Amino acid sequence: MKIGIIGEGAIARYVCTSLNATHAVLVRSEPPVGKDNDGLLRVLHVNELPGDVDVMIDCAGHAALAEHGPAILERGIDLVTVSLGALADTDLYSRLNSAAERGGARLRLASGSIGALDCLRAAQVGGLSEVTYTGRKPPQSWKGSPAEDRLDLDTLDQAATHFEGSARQAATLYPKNANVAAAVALAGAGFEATKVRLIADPGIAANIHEVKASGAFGSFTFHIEGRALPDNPRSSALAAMSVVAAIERQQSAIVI
Ligand SMILES: NC(=O)C1=CN([C@@H]2O[C@H](COP(=O)(O)OP(=O)(O)OC[C@H]3O[C@@H](n4cnc5c(N)ncnc54)[C@H](OP(=O)(O)O)[C@@H]3O)[C@@H](O)[C@H]2O)C=CC1
Ligand SMILES: O=C([O-])CC(=O)C(=O)O
Repeated sequence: MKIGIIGEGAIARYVCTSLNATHAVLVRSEPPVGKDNDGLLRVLHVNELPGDVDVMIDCAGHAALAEHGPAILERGIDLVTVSLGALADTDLYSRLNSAAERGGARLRLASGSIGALDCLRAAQVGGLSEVTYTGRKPPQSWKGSPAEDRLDLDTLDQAATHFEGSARQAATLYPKNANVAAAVALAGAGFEATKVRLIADPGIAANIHEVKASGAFGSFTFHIEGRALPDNPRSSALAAMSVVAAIERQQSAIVI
């Protein structure tokens, strides 16, 4: 399988190393001299990707998915993304959907830093009455987000909530931190009905995600303490692992 990847950040580097099969990289600026001698083809536009790329992986965030996603799908290339929060934008959602239909390709949403999406998706068939997602990270992991306007992240000495609202609001306001809220919404009760709470907590070292759901199926609680990637405290290592798993799934005859 010939794999292309968007971005060269923390998740992309983990994925490239694990798959050891990257063919081309879609970057947003020319690489500095000396960084382009590793055998990888780097291109700036989708139309420069080689014709034999089977699948593209987006590990570059909302703007990159919006910029390149429709053209990739329209070219008939499947796309795996971790930028699920970008789908809170209804216009982008429908552009991606129609590009995939026109190109005969699929947009595959990696499970990212969260789990229990299979359970939510199945429970949604019978009807969900309540879904809440709570994201708790150390203060430094909220740097660069609206949490900075509400809290003094450098001196915080106890856990503090900096956002409460819908999954659509969370995914839009926190593009680098609330993709998991979008994942929960897309698998379950939708962007409006999924309630989200985001907390900065100086007492923890992990990225902690919790989902509580109830409905016709019964109820469940999912709790994960995710280790961050060494290169980016905002992003859990599981997000990168989930991309590798999505590619492995794409290659399997028996799929789970
Ligand atoms: N679903 C989930 O559970 C999770 C999703 N995420 C999402 O994944 C994204 C990436 O995470 P991470 O790897 O840790 O972030 P990093 O900041 O380490 O890397 C982001 C990379 O994307 C590149 N990039 C940004 N915009 C574009 C663009 N328009 N075209 C091409 N490349 C672009 C950056 O390039 P440059 O070097 O030029 O800046 C950089 O290489 C996050 O922003 C977040 O949205 C993250 C964690 C969990
Ligand atoms: O990696 C995480 O822990 C969650 C995250 O950043 C996101 O959902 O965007």
